[in-house]
Amino acid sequence: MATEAEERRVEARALIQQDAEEVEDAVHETHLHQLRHRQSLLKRGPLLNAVQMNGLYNDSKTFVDRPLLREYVTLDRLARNPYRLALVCSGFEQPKLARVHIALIGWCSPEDVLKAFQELGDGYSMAELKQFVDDNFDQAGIDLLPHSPADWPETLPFYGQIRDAKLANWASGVHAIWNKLGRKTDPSINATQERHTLLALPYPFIVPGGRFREQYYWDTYFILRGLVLSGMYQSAQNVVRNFLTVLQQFGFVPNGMRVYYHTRSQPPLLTPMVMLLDEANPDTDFLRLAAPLLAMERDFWTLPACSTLSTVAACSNYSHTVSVSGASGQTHFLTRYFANTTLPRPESYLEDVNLAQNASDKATREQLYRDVATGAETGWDFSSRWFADPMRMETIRTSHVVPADLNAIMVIVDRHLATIADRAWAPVQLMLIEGLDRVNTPFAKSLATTLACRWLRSNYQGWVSSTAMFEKYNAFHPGQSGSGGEYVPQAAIKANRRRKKAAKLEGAKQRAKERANLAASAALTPSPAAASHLSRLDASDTSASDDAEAPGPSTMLDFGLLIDQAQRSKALEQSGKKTSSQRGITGGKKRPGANGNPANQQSPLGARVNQLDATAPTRRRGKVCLCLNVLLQLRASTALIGHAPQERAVRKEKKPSQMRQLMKEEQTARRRAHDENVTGASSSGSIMPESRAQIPADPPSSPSPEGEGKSHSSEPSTVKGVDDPEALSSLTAAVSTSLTLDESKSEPPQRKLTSPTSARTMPALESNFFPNRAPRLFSNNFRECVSALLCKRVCSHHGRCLSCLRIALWFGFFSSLNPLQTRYCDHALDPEVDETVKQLLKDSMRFYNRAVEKNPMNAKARRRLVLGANECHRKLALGKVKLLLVAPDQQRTNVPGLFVRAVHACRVVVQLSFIIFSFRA
Ligand SMILES: OC[C@H]1O[C@H](O[C@H]2O[C@H](CO)[C@@H](O)[C@H](O)[C@H]2O)[C@H](O)[C@@H](O)[C@@H]1O
Repeated sequence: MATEAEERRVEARALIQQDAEEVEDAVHETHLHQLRHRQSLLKRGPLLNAVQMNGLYNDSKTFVDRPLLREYVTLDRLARNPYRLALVCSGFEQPKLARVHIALIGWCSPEDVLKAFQELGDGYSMAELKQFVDDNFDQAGIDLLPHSPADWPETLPFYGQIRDAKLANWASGVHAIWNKLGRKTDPSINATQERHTLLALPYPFIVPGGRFREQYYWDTYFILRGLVLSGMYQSAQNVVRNFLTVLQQFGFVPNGMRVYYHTRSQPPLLTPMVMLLDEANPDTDFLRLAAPLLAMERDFWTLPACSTLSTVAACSNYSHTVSVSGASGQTHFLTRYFANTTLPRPESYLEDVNLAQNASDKATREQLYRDVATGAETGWDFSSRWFADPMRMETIRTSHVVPADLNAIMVIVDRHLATIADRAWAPVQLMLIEGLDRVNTPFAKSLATTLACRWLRSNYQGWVSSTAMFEKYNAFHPGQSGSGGEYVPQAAIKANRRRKKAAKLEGAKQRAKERANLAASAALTPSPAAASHLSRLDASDTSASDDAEAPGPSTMLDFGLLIDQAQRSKALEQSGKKTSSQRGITGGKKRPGANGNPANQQSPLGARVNQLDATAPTRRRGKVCLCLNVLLQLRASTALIGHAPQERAVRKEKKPSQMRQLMKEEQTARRRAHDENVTGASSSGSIMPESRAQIPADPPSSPSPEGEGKSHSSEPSTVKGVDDPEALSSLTAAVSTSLTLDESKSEPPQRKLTSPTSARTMPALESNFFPNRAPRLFSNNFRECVSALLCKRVCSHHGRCLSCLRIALWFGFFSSLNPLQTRYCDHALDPEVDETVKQLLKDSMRFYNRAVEKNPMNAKARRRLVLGANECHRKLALGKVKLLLVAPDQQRTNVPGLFVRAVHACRVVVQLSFIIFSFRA
């Protein structure tokens, strides 16, 4: 058998000179041949039929999980029952058996066993049948070994956050279950695969448990989410690698990792798994490895019958794709579940045969078997959603249903694949974008815009860096040429040298100008940021590369200038007079016993301490993060959550974080502005004040698309936010005002907000690409907004919105992976993102302060900003958070690792929920 398989492999290798598709088919056939052979025991053969139909086991799955016994032929055993052994191992000749008497270890092939069973005849009793099975099959599950994942942490990353002791115990108990569900295949089965229905997998995995002894497809998606939450990234990658391996072998991921599951798959969640993994623990190499395989899986689900296994006769009629005529006569291709079998499921043989007993004819029976197996492919086996009559399973019609959830998964898969495809090629991009744009749903249109912007952005960056257009672009590194494939891509359609030289000269001039300005300001107020900017400019000049305008390398966050500003504002604040608006959310002081509640005592630092709560800490622990939930309504109370009793400590003065300083600076500026307005003083300062005249009290509500170039404040914006119209409106107002004031300084806002390299503005891509769709200033559709803003250069928010930030972070994710100094920061961002965060923070603070002035009660009941690890975590858990900022300069608590765990816990939630997060000093 092994030789035969080997021969086939050799044949397959010999075909290598031929067309790649043929080779692939040959390889598939080799594997499928092996599978068919192994399935011979599972087909409706007499043995399977006899064991299952006699109900030898309570659970039909038990028999098909038992591997063929490795027969140790010893003198002892032979003496006990020489006849049966000779019969069972009929492949052995007598002389061999004689040698066996000494120490032969041999085994019988599946054919031997089947032959031996046939020789039993019909007259066996139940006891004899059972004996036959026990003599020839080992125990179910014997081919799996227990495995304790090496990356299992003793303590759950978010354990410290669980304050209730009973719940903490529960969490620990559940966390320990990973070790109970860990498995690996016994390595010995690699050499004896034909004796097992279990697939030998290269990596350890997690099983659902109980009768489900093997790795399952869609279960693994949910398992993966748990592994990520537990910080077990290696285990998470292992389970996905197993699927990639079987996908490579068979062209699809089977329902479960057993031979008898090879007639079907399960909800295609492998691409989301890879993306989940990538979000939690980015690994570009892994992503590259996975991308072509994921595309292969997509083909399995979307291409017409047999395109992935075209030479395998068994796959005729095997198609997950159906065409559906739309109301307007268009044809749509949709995906359905469809199992490649017309036989009862081996692992539920008795059940299926019983179900089909009243089928009128063979065709009806076979259709029923297919629909039952198809039901198993859905993972919802067996929901009445697949039944024509919800009360009768025999009316199951799974393959006649086009499930919305499956098609939604396919859209997600396509979207992810568009993101991770290694190479981006113009013809495919064009077809994809135009095709999506023709689909009449906001989502498809938005996706088309997203992809168009992303493509053009990459083209433009390539042009800027090389004055060239490429045949293919690297999807991981926008602006770089794509590589790989059968031939070397056409290098570049170069523009003439003179043009390039001119661009280079122009770039050098601009840098010289900038250098002069910076040097002048650095002489007045020296700062690390200015110094680093200067050195970057110098480096650009001496660079041998000819990318006069290429985007600069990603840099670490640099807040030198910001700190200087904050310190100057602080000094000003100390000399200035105090007003009621000083009571902001940061460091805002209250009278002791405010609201008539003696419990609300003030600490010397001004923070409120609940004296009636014995568990409340007297020392305020690290202010871990600042959440801006500017787009969401926050109706929940803002009361601080108590801390664990063991962490009760004496409050000591804490140095405010830089993030707090920034917020304070914003408050100070606002107070100053307010004071100046009141006293009629001039409003010149580092941060421009708001004036009532410039902020519309009630933001405009009628949505209207707007062209570029209009004054923001005069535009009737579509500010009804999806989640919180009021919040979005007000934020919009705040941003608009800020831009207006910036412009009043006769400096274009883009210039102020972007890094030197990104100061170049791109033509209005979106309006050029979709001429009938003018860019909108503030869309009321979040997705549309995100899409439009993918072109940061044409973002009418000038990069100062959550969408821009999300996109910038997304790009930053791939390009900036240098860890910061602290243990919990795992990515660094470029100055542009940093600037966006800073502006967003300021605008949100201003908005919040304004809301406090208008109606303090309301503003505090519906806060847009929350502070502190616990508070952030709580809001995260409630799904209220849109953006999480983590300050990397927090004071450590006296509980080792607590802070890191707190950050990790928040981070896990944001990553799983696709919430933006960033580190901000
Ligand atoms: O947890 C594993 C899976 O368990 C159920 O389905 C599995 O068992 C069925 C009966 O033995 C079998 O027909 C099916 O193919 C198996 O996947 C559950 O319904 C699945 O959702 C789950 O993945």
